[in-house]
Amino acid sequence: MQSIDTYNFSGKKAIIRVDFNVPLNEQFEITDDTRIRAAIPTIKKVLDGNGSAILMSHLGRPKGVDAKFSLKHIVAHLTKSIGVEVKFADDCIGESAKTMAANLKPGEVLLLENLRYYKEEEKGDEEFAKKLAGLADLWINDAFGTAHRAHASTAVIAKFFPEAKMFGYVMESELSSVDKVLKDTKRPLTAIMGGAKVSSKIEIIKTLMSQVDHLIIGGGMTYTFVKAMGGTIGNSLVEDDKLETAREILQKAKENNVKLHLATDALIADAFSNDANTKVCDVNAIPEGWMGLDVADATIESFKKVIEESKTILWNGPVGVFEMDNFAKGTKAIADAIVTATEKGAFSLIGGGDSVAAINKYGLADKVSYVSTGGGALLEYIEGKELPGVTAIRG
Ligand SMILES: Nc1ncnc2c1ncn2[C@@H]1O[C@H](COP(=O)(O)OP(=O)(O)O)[C@@H](O)[C@H]1O
Ligand SMILES: O=C(OP(=O)(O)O)[C@H](O)COP(=O)(O)O
Repeated sequence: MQSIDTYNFSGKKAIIRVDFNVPLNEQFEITDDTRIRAAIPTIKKVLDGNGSAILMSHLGRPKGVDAKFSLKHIVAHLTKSIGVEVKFADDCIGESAKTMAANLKPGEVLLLENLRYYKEEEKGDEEFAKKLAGLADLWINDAFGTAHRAHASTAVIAKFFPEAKMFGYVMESELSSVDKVLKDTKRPLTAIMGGAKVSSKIEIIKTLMSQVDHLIIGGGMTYTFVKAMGGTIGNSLVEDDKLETAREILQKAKENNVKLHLATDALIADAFSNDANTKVCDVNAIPEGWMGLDVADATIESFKKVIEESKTILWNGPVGVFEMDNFAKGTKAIADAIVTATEKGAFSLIGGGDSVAAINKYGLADKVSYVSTGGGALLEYIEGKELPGVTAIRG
């Protein structure tokens, strides 16, 4: 296995898979740049070694080419963060990318357009991976947040660099930090799962059931469970094809003696907007035309109690649409409760693009034990699953 510390980058072009899937506001400004800051040491290592860096990432989950998800939105910020002007190729493969990559000189940085503009990326298409590989002399995987995806740029590309592939510093430090944490888990262990990525994360919860003592379900994840139990959820976020998985999790909780804590009340809104009309209602009885966008006071109190009595806490996914001030109370309360538990001696691990954005928004990042750039990736690693992005390098 090659190491970024000892590799000779001089005159070489490194294609680096980073996770620049950062949260943007409606003006396309970056609201949390943790993932960009994390990647800087790897990029600088290549540049300082007289190499050049070709950066590739996804942003969001576009269906084909969509300017909303263009990585051009991050170029100015990235230029400032690295201290070197970042060139931008408006395609990740094709003639423009090829020419720009070929002309790249030592010390220069090129950012490629969103990999997910091509469906081949998520399919792990070999031809697509080969085209990306053709731009460079070596491959560095530094996208911990995306290491659980077996995509063209995160895993398949490895086969084109049998002798020239390595982890970047984000991957190295995330893996070793989490390994350390896992060695000695103090109980009770509580996982808090919220957010909006119901379909991918509900499968993760299923596996977590054999590891945790308490499982708190909040955020957009709530309503698939509520509906599975026969409640009425109005227009709340739901994944109807995961109702059976939710029922299986409820059953597993009973079998494994996991205490499952679901929201009991919700702050509901008549539109997905900070200006919407709002009211509090029972989580099982949300009227048609209304949607749950935050947890309400009774739920906050019960979640707080569980968190503050935990010895290890794992949090992924905000419990409300915290980006809108009127639906941020629950997420702020969870963050505060985690800080209180940490001050009492608990070990707290927070991961995921938006969860980290939330903890930073409240200025609490240095009051928790560990902040990870990965959400789903972190959870899958903790569960003991092989991450394709790790296997691609380590074999
Ligand atoms: N009740 C809800 N309805 C819709 N979206 C929600 C709800 N609660 C939280 N969210 C959204 O979930 C998103 C984060 O989800 P996710 O990507 O799974 O988390 P992370 O990035 O931390 O891994 C946030 O943008 C937040 O607005
Ligand atoms: O933001 C990410 O994951 P996260 O929401 O689990 O933190 C990664 O960039 C992976 O994105 P994906 O879940 O669309 O593959």
